[in-house]
Amino acid sequence: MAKNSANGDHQTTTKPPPTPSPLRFSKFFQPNMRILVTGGAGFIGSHLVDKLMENEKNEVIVVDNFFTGSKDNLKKWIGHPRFELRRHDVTEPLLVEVDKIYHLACPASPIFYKYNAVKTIKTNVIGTLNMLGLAKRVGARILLTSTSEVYGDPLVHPQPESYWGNVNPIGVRSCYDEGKRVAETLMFDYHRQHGIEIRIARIFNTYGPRMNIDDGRVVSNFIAQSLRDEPLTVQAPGTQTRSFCYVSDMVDGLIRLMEGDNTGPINIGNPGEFTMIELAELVKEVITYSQEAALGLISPKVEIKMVENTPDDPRQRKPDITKAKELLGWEPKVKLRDGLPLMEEDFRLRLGVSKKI
Ligand SMILES: NC(=O)c1ccc[n+]([C@@H]2O[C@H](COP(=O)([O-])OP(=O)(O)OC[C@H]3O[C@@H](n4cnc5c(N)ncnc54)[C@H](O)[C@@H]3O)[C@@H](O)[C@H]2O)c1
Ligand SMILES: O=C(O)[C@H]1O[C@H](OP(=O)(O)OP(=O)(O)OC[C@H]2O[C@@H](n3ccc(=O)[nH]c3=O)[C@H](O)[C@@H]2O)[C@H](O)[C@@H](O)[C@@H]1O
Repeated sequence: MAKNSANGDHQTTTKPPPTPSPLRFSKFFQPNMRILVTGGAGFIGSHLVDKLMENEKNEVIVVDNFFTGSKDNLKKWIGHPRFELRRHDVTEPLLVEVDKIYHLACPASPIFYKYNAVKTIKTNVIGTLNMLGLAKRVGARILLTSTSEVYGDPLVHPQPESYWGNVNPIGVRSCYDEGKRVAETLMFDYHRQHGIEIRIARIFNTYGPRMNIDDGRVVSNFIAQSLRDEPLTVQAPGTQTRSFCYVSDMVDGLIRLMEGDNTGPINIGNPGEFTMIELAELVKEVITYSQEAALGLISPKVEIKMVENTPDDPRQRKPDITKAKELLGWEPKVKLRDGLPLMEEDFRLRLGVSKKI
């Protein structure tokens, strides 16, 4: 079992950072903070945009190719003078003048990232190279949303940032987990070689309103199935574990990381660990049946159905968040039991399932 050395000693820069735009130092013109969010039409990205837009000094530019994201997630900002939305694929170069870059663009659900594996790895490698090139040209700070999947099927539990992982380089998930590992490498190479200010968040399973209904991830699947009175599909063996973080906690952690002094990588996730069977039981308990089922007009089938799993599914996952606590003063506030019902209203509206009585 390999617990490898900490990665702090890789952080020495050899060059000073590029100079930020001259506008930053102008005596006559005080520009807003211009913030680019790639993948900002997606689940986490759109919640991040909502939070950034609360600050009147922020101008937010979203670029997204709408592969898994949607304009609907940003509809309240379209037309706002401090907001701009562009259809753009990060595998193509981008020329914009910005001060900070939150680089989220990448399909995140296994169903979607495996759908076009070559495109997923291009997004992770070429997309991250393009965003680093942009950061270098304009002197912007850049934050990458990496993933707990860089730890693969971990042999160390819980996972600290110093663990180098146990990843299959040729499996069906590799386009995503190896892609993110290369993206992290590129971030550190640009940091050391060009003095770019980088931040890396290793995000653990995040859930909340606006997840795609047919996204395929476990929390959205179980809630949608429950509201449709369908069986909850637990993939065998069901004893595999995950640790689920509510999206508002995640956004808070990402902003603290961007605004703080540490490059990371830093785990951001909720250490509460659940088996998939426990998650299904909890969803059954806290999500109410449809009105029809509650009235006894149809019989609810919210039972647990064991189905086949997919290859290389990690057996256990739980973040060690010591670094996030110490360096960012961050820890999650929302417990899974409290977070699940917060998705219910949003899923009911989008599924057209009547309200609970
Ligand atoms: N949600 C999680 O549990 C989780 C966990 C770990 C890491 N992450 C990371 O966080 C980020 C956001 O995840 P999410 O859950 O919001 O997923 P999401 O699929 O909802 O959002 C991803 C967004 O990126 C866009 N996108 C994909 N490829 C693109 C490309 N080539 N060019 C431009 N836009 C592109 C999509 O259209 C979408 O709007 C991703 O980088 C993901 O890897 C998420
Ligand atoms: O947090 C992370 O780092 C990564 O976690 C997830 O990947 P995964 O944990 O496999 O997410 P799910 O697809 O939600 O699966 C979680 C578990 O639920 C199980 N599952 C999934 C769907 C379902 O209907 N039933 C079910 O039991 C899967 O077998 C798996 O064990 C995300 O999808 C990635 O984007 C993210 O990078």
